[in-house]
Amino acid sequence: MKTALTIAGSDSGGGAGIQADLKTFSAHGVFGMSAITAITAQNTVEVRSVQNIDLNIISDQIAAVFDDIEVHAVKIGMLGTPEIINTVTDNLKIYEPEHIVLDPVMVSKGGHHLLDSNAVANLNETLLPLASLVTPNIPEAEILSGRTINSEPDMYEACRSILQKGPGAVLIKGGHLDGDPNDLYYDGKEFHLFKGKRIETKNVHGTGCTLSSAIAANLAKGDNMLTAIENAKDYITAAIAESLDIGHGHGPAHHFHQFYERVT
Ligand SMILES: Nc1ncnc2c1ncn2[C@@H]1O[C@H](COP(=O)(O)OP(=O)(O)O)[C@@H](O)[C@H]1O
Ligand SMILES: Cc1ncc(COP(=O)(O)O)c(N)n1
Repeated sequence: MKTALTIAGSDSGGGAGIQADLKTFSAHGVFGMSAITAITAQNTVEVRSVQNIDLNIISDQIAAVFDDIEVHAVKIGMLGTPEIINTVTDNLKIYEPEHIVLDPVMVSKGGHHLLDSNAVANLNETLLPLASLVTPNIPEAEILSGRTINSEPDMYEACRSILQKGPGAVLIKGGHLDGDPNDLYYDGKEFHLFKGKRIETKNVHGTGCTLSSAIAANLAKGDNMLTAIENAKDYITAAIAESLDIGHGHGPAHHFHQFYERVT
């Protein structure tokens, strides 16, 4: 069986973070593992409080997994501080996993800052160069690239600028722009626009976590990068189309266990 490790924060409400990642791995027939970087007291409405995890425990979780189990892909989500970013970077340099999908989580849907503002430099300088793929949404891409993105053409220049920081490829997600949510991919050679159709719903909690985990799961299963993204885009579109009216705020995506054939 193929395996994937998520290095991310816990969302008590179950819609985003580690919980979304493990549900996504499971729905893809991939064995999910976790290294928890922070515990958030969160629901569909708000983030109430955050406890970052001790650096030694973060390091130990990653080492415990890699020292024992073959890891076919890694997904990275919430890393709250520069010190956590550096700890995760140091470990990834030791274990050198083949596929690293980095979702540079910065702000929750409700507007709570999940990344210290002084941590962006660390993200850019240490972790981005290790990523096979980085998947910012529009506000995150603006911060990483230092450019304003108001339209699809702006996404092309932001892709170029983020790629210069050293990741293998970048996928800027278009969900935060008006119109259909098209995601733009660039790997230094080619651009590829993954087209979407906007689904009218407020239930989009955890969609970025889900997309990046689905890409990691598909890479673990042997898809090449473009196929992994294409299949993940189909997965997130279905998960949003059938998203759940759970809670009073932004409800979660729906993870279909029947989506893929059983994998043994
Ligand atoms: N209303 C929507 N209908 C269909 N797809 C969407 C919708 N909102 C977001 N998406 C897609 O979901 C994924 C996550 O997008 P986005 O909301 O931009 O990121 P994040 O969750 O990180 O803020 C992307 O593939 C995006 O195109
Ligand atoms: C622990 C944690 N990690 C990530 C997100 C971002 O969620 P989204 O995918 O909705 O941008 C979140 N709200 N909480």
